[in-house]
Amino acid sequence: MSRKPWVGGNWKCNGTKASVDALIKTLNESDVPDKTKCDVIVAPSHIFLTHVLSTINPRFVVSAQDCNQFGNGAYTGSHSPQMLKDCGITTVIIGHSERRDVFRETDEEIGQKIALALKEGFDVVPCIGEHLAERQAGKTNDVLFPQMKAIAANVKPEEWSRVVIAYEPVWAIGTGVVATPQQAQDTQKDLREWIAKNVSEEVAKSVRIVYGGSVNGANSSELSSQPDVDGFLVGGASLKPEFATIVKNIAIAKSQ
Ligand SMILES: O=C(CO)COP(=O)(O)O
Repeated sequence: MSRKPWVGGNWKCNGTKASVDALIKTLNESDVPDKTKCDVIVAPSHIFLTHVLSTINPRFVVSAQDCNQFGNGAYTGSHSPQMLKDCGITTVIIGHSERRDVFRETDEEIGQKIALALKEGFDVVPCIGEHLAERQAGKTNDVLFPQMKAIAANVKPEEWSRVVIAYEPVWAIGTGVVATPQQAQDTQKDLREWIAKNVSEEVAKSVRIVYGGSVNGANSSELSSQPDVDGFLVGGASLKPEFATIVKNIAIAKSQ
């Protein structure tokens, strides 16, 4: 089964009104392949979401970086899936390692967010990843599989088509130390096998698993050639014109 490539630009907590406008202009003028060849999402900070949505070419999907697990109500400072939906947002990244490590989000909370966002009709991008010491100790799958279990427990069979799994080793995020193509491939193959055993063969074949962590225009080409790498979740390079190169590289690799 061929899986349509998927590339996300996670802008994290970056940008000014002026820099966001400049980035939108760059993306609108870029020659990224069309929607039939690659899904491309951009995830600005919540405060810029509606502005980006109203000014970016609809070829790009606009995503939130997080949502709450409660819905509307007395939850100061948070954003419910319902209000994101009302603002026209259709996709949400959940459980990024920065949410896990800096904001101390647990697997349980991440699972609750996934369940609510899916219930509200969102496409969701749950993130998983191991720390350096865990990889060095040979414990990568011991970390990733429980993270996957907490995600899978909150996805109904018919909802899997709205899930993209982002594998982002924490040691590769923002460090310039990208996983080797073999490391990304081996880990994502293991994840797909876990899904085959614990969800279904069908979901394992169809679900997109993307890699994140120091992806750039130069290294995205070889990573794209790995069979279990269906795309990327990009941080730093998504704020630069080379984001379009990354999209082009995966679209070309997967069209062959
Ligand atoms: O965390 C990431 C995307 O969500 C990756 O960030 P970098 O591409 O800056 O390493």
